Amino acid sequence: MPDETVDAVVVGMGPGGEQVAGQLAAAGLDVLGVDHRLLGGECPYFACIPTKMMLRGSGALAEARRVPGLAGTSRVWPDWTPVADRISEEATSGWDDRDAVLRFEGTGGRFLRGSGRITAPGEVTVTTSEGEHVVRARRAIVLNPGTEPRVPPVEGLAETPFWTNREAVRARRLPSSIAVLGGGPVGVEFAQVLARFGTETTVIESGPRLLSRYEPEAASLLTGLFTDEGITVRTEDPAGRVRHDGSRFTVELSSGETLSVERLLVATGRRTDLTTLGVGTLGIDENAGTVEVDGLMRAADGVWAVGDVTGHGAFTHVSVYQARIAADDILGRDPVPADYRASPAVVFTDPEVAAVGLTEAEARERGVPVRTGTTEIPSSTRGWIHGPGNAGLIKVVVDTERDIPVGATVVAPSGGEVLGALAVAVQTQVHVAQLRRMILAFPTFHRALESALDDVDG
Ligand SMILES: Cc1cc2nc3c(=O)[nH]c(=O)nc-3n(C[C@H](O)[C@H](O)[C@H](O)COP(=O)(O)OP(=O)(O)OC[C@H]3O[C@@H](n4cnc5c(N)ncnc54)[C@H](O)[C@@H]3O)c2cc1C
Ligand SMILES: NC(=O)c1ccc[n+]([C@@H]2O[C@H](COP(=O)([O-])OP(=O)(O)OC[C@H]3O[C@@H](n4cnc5c(N)ncnc54)[C@H](O)[C@@H]3O)[C@@H](O)[C@H]2O)c1
Repeated sequence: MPDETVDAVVVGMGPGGEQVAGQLAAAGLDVLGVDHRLLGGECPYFACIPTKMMLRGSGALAEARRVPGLAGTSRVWPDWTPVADRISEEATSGWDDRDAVLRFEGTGGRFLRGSGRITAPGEVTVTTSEGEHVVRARRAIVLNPGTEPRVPPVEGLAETPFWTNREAVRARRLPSSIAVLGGGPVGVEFAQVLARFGTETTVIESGPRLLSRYEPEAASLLTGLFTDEGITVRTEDPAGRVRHDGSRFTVELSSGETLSVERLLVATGRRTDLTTLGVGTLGIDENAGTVEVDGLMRAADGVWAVGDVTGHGAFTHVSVYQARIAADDILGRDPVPADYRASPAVVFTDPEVAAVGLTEAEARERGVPVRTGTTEIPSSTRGWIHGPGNAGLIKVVVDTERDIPVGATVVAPSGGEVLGALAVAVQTQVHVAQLRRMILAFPTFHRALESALDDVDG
């Protein structure tokens, strides 16, 4: 016998879970939201928000260092305290989700702190500090479990006190030196922050380049800038063994070189654990890395899944987008199936690395007849005016048969904002001829798009 019956149970209250649960509750459904950690998930407490506060701080330092030659003289004494204070006080309220719980309850939902597991079709068992609570869902079970940091099987690593993003965002004091394992978005964002605050930083990437999912031109530009800032970037030289002697880490690289650092940050991707969710009960493969969903986020009869676990891009905006579709479907409100053609991604380094749609390589793999156009930001009027800190590029990937952009990358100051126009163009399939006829404000960064489009013919 269940302990209670509700309309919907949401297991995992990350950005997507919170969205779908809030929407269902606001529509009058009896909704139980379940999370064993903090209501809001990774993004507000351990990921997007705190790291962007860090990058705001490191960006301010970089701008202050650019004053000579532009506006006088400057000398900068970095201090981590305001960043750590903003994260603990403004962003996370001391990693306390009381306000988020109240906000959710304000929509009419109820929150239960515990670990949810599907134990039968339409049934979730929640393990709380007080024991097991069995809930039947009349209408929907929504899964939004997110991901955990993936720790690679490097000899000795598991026995050391390494950091993941979860420890790094809580740091009150920065180390004098750090090795960052992994050169994806997490690794490069943290690396730039730490280096700009004075930490001697080495990025160890097992693959051939940083930001492997982005255009190689973007990755190579960022690598050059990192090197100029004093960050050591080691590619294709993974860690073979890690030790900790009580105060320092020793990282032995495959090349035979050894690093001695005060801290080690593991940023080597994310993992899901479907076995603990009990999805096998529904015939879903528990050993798969993702829960497969259709365009309406349906994973099985009466079960929806949203967010990172679906494998459509580990981004808050994707999770929330999917959650809105799932909520519409559950409420019978004519949902429009998901369309990821113009799903954007922004790495918030300085300059920002922003991308939408397909990279050139992805387009070619799909057999799209492709031409590309590229322009350098410093050669645009705005880039030239901007001066120091103007490194960047715009690359567009055009389907020549349909004469539409199918992808674009912007590396620029505020590159994520510049990307907005290109995301609209990719989504709505604006013809290149029409894009060329646009009046782009002078002198903006996005006006450099004209030169990128001119280059498509070149
Ligand atoms: C360092 C870092 C920086 C990032 N920066 C950005 C950024 O700038 N922009 C961006 O768009 N994305 C960013 N991301 C990605 C972003 O954090 C995720 O895509 C986002 O949190 C959405 O995840 P989600 O909705 O799948 O769930 P999550 O946020 O992962 O939340 C899932 C929740 O489910 C809970 N849970 C799991 N299993 C159970 C269970 N069985 N029972 C109960 N509860 C459970 C967890 O405790 C967690 O609270 C970043 C990620 C990292 C690591
Ligand atoms: N600004 C943003 O939107 C933002 C920021 C951070 C993270 N995220 C999201 O979070 C997800 C996770 O990011 P991530 O950077 O942790 O993962 P990732 O999978 O994107 O990158 C991990 C990197 O680590 C490397 N790697 C793997 N094993 C290694 C090893 N043993 N030694 C050295 N390098 C190794 C991989 O080659 C890869 O380049 C991303 O997919 C992204 O969507 C988004």
